[in-house]
Amino acid sequence: MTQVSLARFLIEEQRAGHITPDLRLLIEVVARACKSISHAVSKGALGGVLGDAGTGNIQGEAQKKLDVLSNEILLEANEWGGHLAACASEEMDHCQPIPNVYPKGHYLLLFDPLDGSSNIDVNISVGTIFSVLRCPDGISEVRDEHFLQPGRTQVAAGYTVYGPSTMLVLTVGNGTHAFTLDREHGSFILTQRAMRIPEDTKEFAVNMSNRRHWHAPMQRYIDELLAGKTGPRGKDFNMRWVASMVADVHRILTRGGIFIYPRDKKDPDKPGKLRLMYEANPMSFIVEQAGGAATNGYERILDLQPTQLHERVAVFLGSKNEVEIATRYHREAQ
Ligand SMILES: O=P(O)(O)OC[C@H]1O[C@](O)(COP(=O)(O)O)[C@@H](O)[C@@H]1O
Ligand SMILES: [Mg+2]
Ligand SMILES: [Mg+2]
Repeated sequence: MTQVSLARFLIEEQRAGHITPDLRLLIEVVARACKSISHAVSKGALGGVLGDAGTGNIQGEAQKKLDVLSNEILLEANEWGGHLAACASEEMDHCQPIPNVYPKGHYLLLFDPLDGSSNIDVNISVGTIFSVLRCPDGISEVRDEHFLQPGRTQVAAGYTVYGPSTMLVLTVGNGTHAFTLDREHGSFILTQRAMRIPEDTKEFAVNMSNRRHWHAPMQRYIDELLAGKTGPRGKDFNMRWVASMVADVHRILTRGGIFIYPRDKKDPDKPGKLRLMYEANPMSFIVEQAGGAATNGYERILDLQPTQLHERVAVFLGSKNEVEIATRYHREAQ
């Protein structure tokens, strides 16, 4: 069987009219940057890349050396691409317009350069998440506000998981597809076309240590899962929590499940931990394209109107029927 590389897959998507030539090039540049990050991650202690950078990001989180390095790799790779107007990153205060490019690019790129970075020092899977929006027409200089578009307007989204193998999972709005990095030849090869998330599941992913801080509908939902066969759900559930969103979502895309990071009372001012623009929107697009669902407990994530670049949001995503039940409990309690 002939192998389909990412390059060939993207050319076919372009021929089918699903993406423009510029978007194809943009995705190829991001994939190339992810290969470099994969290389840096896999060197581990030998590459001198583990540990803290000694700096913090705009969200008050301590940055790891690999957070900073991955951000630089993505910025550098995209800097001279004529297809991009500006980048925004979880690790940067404001968006960064792409310099000296004429005519200005048509797209905006957002990324979480290294997701799950608290796992890097213990050699557990981490990843990169990205999202592509159209740059609004008729603007001379891109500013943060131009990125504030609902997730449903994304033209592409993807993530790379740096695990036992490096995989890129991508959607351009025509299904969700998985590619595995062939390290010897240096190319991503299509290994699963049209991923489908089972509608029902017996597996959930949540940080249980926050249980005492949860609101009532979230407590109710998880208590019922924990009650198993003898409870109202009538079946046993298993729990998995990698604490790298990419790895948890990848498992759900592969065999189903529900991933939850709810709003809680620990930090009542924050509407959740995860970032709408860099984590929730791209992952929701990917999950919906695989037949799953994603809400903030009340509304579809892709319909939320962002108000800030670094906005946080509650996340319930994965197997459709399970997300519906959790969302119903929240709506009923409203
Ligand atoms: O530390 P917790 O509460 O388990 O949170 C884990 C979550 O935080 C994150 O690590 C946040 O992402 P970053 O590493 O990009 O900040 C998610 O990947 C993960 O799902
Ligand atoms: Mg993250
Ligand atoms: Mg990150």
